[in-house]
Amino acid sequence: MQEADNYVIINQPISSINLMENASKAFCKLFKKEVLDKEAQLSILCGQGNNGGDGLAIARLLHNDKYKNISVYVIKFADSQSEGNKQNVKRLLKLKVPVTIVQNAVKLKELKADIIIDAMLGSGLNKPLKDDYADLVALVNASKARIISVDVPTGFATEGEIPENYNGIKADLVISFQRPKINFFFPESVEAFYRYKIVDIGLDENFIQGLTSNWKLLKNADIKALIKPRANFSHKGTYGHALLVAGNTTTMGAAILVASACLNAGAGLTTVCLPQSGLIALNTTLPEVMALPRNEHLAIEDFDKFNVIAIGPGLGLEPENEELFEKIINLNKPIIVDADGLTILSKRKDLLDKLPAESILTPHVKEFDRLFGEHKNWWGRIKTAQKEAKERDLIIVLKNQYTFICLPTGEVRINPTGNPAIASGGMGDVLTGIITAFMAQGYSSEDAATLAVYIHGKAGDKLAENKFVVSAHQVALQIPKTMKDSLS
Ligand SMILES: NC(=O)C1=CN([C@@H]2O[C@H](COP(=O)(O)OP(=O)(O)OC[C@H]3O[C@@H](n4cnc5c(N)ncnc54)[C@H](O)[C@@H]3O)[C@@H](O)[C@H]2O)[C@@H](O)CC1
Repeated sequence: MQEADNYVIINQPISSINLMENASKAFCKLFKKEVLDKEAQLSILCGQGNNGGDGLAIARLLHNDKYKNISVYVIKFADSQSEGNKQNVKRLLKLKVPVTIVQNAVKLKELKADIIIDAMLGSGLNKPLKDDYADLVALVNASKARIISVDVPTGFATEGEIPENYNGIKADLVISFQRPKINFFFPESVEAFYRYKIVDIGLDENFIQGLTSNWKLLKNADIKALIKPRANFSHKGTYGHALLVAGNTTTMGAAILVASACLNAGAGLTTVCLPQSGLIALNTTLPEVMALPRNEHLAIEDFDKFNVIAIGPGLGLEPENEELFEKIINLNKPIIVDADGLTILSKRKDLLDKLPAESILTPHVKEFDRLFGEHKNWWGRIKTAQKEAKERDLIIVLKNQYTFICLPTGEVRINPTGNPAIASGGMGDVLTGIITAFMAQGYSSEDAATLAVYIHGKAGDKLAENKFVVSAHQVALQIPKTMKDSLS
């Protein structure tokens, strides 16, 4: 982001101080929608760097916007002060806004405010909070005021490990500039803020897109570019034949969900390899889907006609399933492994080592740690996923509210779609069905995983617009519409 800031300053007719002004204006525009009461007591806490510079500019802009009760506190625990900060101090001092210099935390003990705007430290954080800063942040967190942070909550690192004993600001809202920061996507960020919103500050988007980075935040345009239209004169054979090895006596629903998703995501033909006891359930709920009864006599030739195979949802851990899994691995074609398939891999590292190149693993956090070792935090987990994806030539889809798709190239695609309403059983089965359908249709493993994760979450988002919770089967049925909508 710093690189993008510098680019704009060099290549666009805009100076650093004007970029700060743009950022502050963008903050205020959103702030005014969040805080309608112009009589509210606003305390703006400003550090000595550019984050503090934003805070000072915000104080001036909100004063000009007729917010009546503004108090500014300049946190001066060190001598250094950025240029933008100095200029904004001068501009603010021309107005009748009370400014208090704070040289130790105790001075703010009696801070009374309805809203605290936190502009102490932003993306420039370079060490954990200690001493006065730690004390001050503790005082602010203990106040009853609503806290709104500028760009980043003070003490929250934008990248890298989020410590277990996070001691930074706990904001109600972060109004962040231009792009969400990577650490916003990790579950540990709940310690630092309840929600964030992004505002555009005029950085050059083309340039940001062109920056070499291993992180890519997916957006609808990426998905639109990937979706292949259904071709004229095409037929079921055009869209491939998927095999789903899934289901067991008490988990037949998983087989039905994965099959329904595969069907709805456009596979030409879908077959489920399931126990005999599941045939009636499958035939009655999904008449379009075919069955391959699962027994110990299945041979490699039985799998020849399938373009792609997924294994795992509701499979069960019986030894014969392990043997079948080994046979499928020996076909040496990319496969999709989920749920019990992952559990088998975590016990049978020899099979993990033999997975065909470009296979896709879809673990949730516990499955991931069982496969690759316990992790203390998500930053470490993503680093391991990047390494394993690269070394093993796999696509690792690490599921969470924001799912991370780790590619063999080292790239990590972050999926912004999805929401807590879809956090329920069977949702992973549906995702596996969608990925498999795309693989059957000839998408590469990378593209199939990317498209599927985005479409799955987007379908859930649409359903959550008027539903408190959304079931997995509802998501499966929503996929055709979501795909059509993604093209416009
Ligand atoms: N680059 C730009 O032109 C723009 C920057 N913007 C703002 O600038 C911020 C980044 O500004 P800066 O790089 O000046 O950094 P900050 O204002 O975040 O931090 C200021 C200084 O605090 C010191 N510091 C770091 N960690 C500390 C700790 N734990 N305890 C005590 N002191 C510590 C460092 O020396 C750091 O440079 C962004 O978050 C954003 O708010 C915006 O104004 C948009 C434009």
